[in-house]
Amino acid sequence: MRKIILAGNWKMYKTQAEALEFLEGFKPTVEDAPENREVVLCVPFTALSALSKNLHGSRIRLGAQNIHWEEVGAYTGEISGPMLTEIGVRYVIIGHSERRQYFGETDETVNLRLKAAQKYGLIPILCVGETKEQRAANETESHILGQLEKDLVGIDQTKLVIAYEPIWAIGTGETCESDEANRVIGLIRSKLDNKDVTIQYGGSVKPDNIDELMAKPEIDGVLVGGASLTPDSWGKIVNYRA
Ligand SMILES: O=C[C@H](O)COP(=O)(O)O
Repeated sequence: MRKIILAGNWKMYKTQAEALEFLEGFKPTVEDAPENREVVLCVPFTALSALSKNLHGSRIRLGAQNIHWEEVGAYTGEISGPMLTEIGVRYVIIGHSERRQYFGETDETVNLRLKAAQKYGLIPILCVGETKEQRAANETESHILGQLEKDLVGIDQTKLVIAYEPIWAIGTGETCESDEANRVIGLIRSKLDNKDVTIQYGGSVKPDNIDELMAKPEIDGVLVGGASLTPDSWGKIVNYRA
């Protein structure tokens, strides 16, 4: 049975105080959402601890935006699995296109980070997706399947979430057509050993396109950037019409 997971990715937005203010506004809204929807907030490292302490009794799950593969060591600027699990983090985004584009993340390091997440009991949300140029050159399928082939070596597919995020749709307001997102996600699923992996769509998801996206049979959830930053829009997204 595939799980519905709606995850917000705050990227490098919100101080700790702003995160707590958001929580106050969002908490009542999330409790109205149907119980079969997992609601996750992937927030900056600095906000994780404060949110965790204020989530008692809430169904909101916490996620981080990266993890290093070593448990400890001289890796300035990195964070380890035990540091995240100790404060109640359950999910971690790995291989986001912004990490791949700006911070030199490769399929090899993505694979190491995925293994570390699973080793420490975190559920990784693996991001894959094509650029505008790759889509124009009809390389969408080969690019995504190439990423998956390398990223998933040795990964337990029963403890995994995948997010299909066409890079050209991220933060641009240009959403991938729901039929096309459904098609690509179906293709991804067809290549997996475990057909029950939750596969999300990400890229300019908003309150006004969430119903259409979630009505598609292959789409099991969304990974949302900008529209997860206010309790109002994120509340509308997690309460989408089934
Ligand atoms: O991780 C989230 C994605 O990058 C989507 O961002 P966006 O919803 O702002 O387009």
